[in-house]
Amino acid sequence: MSQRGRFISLEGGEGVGKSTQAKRLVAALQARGIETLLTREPGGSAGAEAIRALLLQGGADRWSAGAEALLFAAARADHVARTILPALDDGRWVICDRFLDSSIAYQGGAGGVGEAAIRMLHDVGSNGFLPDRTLLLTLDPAEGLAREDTPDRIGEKGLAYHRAVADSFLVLAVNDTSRFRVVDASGSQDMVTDRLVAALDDML
Ligand SMILES: Nc1ncnc2c1ncn2[C@@H]1O[C@H](COP(=O)(O)OP(=O)(O)O)[C@@H](O)[C@H]1O
Ligand SMILES: Cc1cn([C@H]2C[C@H](O)[C@@H](COP(=O)(O)OP(=O)(O)O)O2)c(=O)[nH]c1=O
Repeated sequence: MSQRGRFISLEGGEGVGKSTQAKRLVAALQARGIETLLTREPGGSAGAEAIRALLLQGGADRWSAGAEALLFAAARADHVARTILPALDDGRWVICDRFLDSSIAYQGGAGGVGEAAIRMLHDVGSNGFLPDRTLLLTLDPAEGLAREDTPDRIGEKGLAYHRAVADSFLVLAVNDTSRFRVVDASGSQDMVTDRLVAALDDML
């Protein structure tokens, strides 16, 4: 039987370069002979992609923060059970563009639902399943938002909301240095990829 793969999440605010770097990380791992699956949240399985459309379309106030938190947790439960765990069991690594910490930072912190409630929903939906490593990309929120040409429903929530999100992410990282690595997202794409690979060095 193959060895279980590693589960790595990429986190950070809007436009910090998560999607760009997730693809680059997969290429860097494949170049080292590591079979890697790229996935993202909300989404990554058929059920979760259906929930994604509910979450990201419509007006900024379509859902309350609590309803949003429930929908994200439901999407994540499906994604973990149907996509992430099977890949890890097959020995593949999984790079996930956003995961639980996005719910803690957006709905829990900036949205006011609270971290404990988000973790409780994650316990119910996904048995509290956590990444082996979380790479937090940091960039001034104004710079990140300016990089995005078409913000989605949540991206449109305003700078104060996104500053609160960035603060929540940093608190999470400072409180769990065994799982998190904080990575500067400024500079060229190559520079950021090098920093991310260095932050996985001990696992390679
Ligand atoms: N290091 C970088 N410097 C400048 N622009 C970047 C950098 N990395 C990504 N971008 C651009 O910024 C925008 C947002 O990047 P993206 O990877 O979609 O971020 P996220 O997934 O975090 O929202 C894209 O247009 C992308 O090409
Ligand atoms: C996974 C997740 C995403 N989100 C938000 C963050 C983004 O605004 C949006 C995801 O859209 P996405 O297309 O991933 O945006 P970005 O490219 O900016 O990362 O959903 C939450 O609010 N909570 C969550 O748990």
